[in-house]
Amino acid sequence: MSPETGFDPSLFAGQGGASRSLSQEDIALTVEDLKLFYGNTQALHGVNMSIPSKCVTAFIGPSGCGKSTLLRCFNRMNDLVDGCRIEGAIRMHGDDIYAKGTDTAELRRRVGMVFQKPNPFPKSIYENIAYGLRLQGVRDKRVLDEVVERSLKSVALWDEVKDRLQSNAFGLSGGQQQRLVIGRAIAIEPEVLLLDEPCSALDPLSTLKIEELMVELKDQYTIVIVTHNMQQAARVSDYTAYMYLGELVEYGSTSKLFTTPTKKETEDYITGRFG
Ligand SMILES: Nc1ncnc2c1ncn2[C@@H]1O[C@H](COP(=O)(O)OP(=O)(O)OP(=O)(O)O)[C@@H](O)[C@H]1O
Repeated sequence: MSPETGFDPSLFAGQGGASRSLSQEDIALTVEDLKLFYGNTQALHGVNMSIPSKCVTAFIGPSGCGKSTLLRCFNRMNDLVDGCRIEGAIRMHGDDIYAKGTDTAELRRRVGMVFQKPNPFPKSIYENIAYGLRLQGVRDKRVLDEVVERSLKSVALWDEVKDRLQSNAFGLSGGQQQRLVIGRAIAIEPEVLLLDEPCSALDPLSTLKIEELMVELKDQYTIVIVTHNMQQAARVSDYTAYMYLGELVEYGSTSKLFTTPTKKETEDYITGRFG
């Protein structure tokens, strides 16, 4: 056990340990002095951070601290909120995604998102996965079949549904629906996957499956997850960001943040003394 926080360092054995450093990572997204306003209310106060490629990065912090707001900035979902305004920049491979002329549909293809509550379309399991490709104009049944099978295998759902691909997705359990929705997101081969509390509506077994999935998918995708569950952040993420009142308080390797945090505020939060 870490004397400071009570988190067991062996929990992080598979994540490269405390020595893991952002300076050694390939960076997928860079956040530069990001400020966000909902009308007159400022929700993000000059956030600076780098999101490493092909890692899991977790955002933690008390309710209302801006985790989901920051997550939604990465695919410009906040553009859909009336009165929302942004200052600063987010760069994806050097290009500011908020620059004039950015194709937001293309951005959202490259940066997929999964929400708290599974939201399959009222269509068959097959059509849920094929949906994005059909939108892109793919008609070749062989290609669609291949992508459906590959995506469902990637989310460990193929064996459970291969005999009922034409059944309505609403017939799946909550955990299966969430894996289906993740499969739908990866079918169009995004670079980044944003997960906003993806397990909060799921039972412990389904949660475990999604956590295992994240660890597998990070070989291919950059994953950013918002979670209220600190044990979950500790289990699945390589890097953790602790936020409070719209500020990034501390950010670094998950093992370091959970065993020897630098800031007292972080320690108070992860030891349950606050929040
Ligand atoms: N659409 C919106 N319009 C106005 N204010 C908003 C909107 N969405 C979020 N906020 C405010 O912005 C702040 C940050 O909210 P946000 O949802 O990002 O926090 P969070 O850390 O994700 O919270 P939670 O853990 O409860 O989901 C809060 O004060 C919230 O009330």
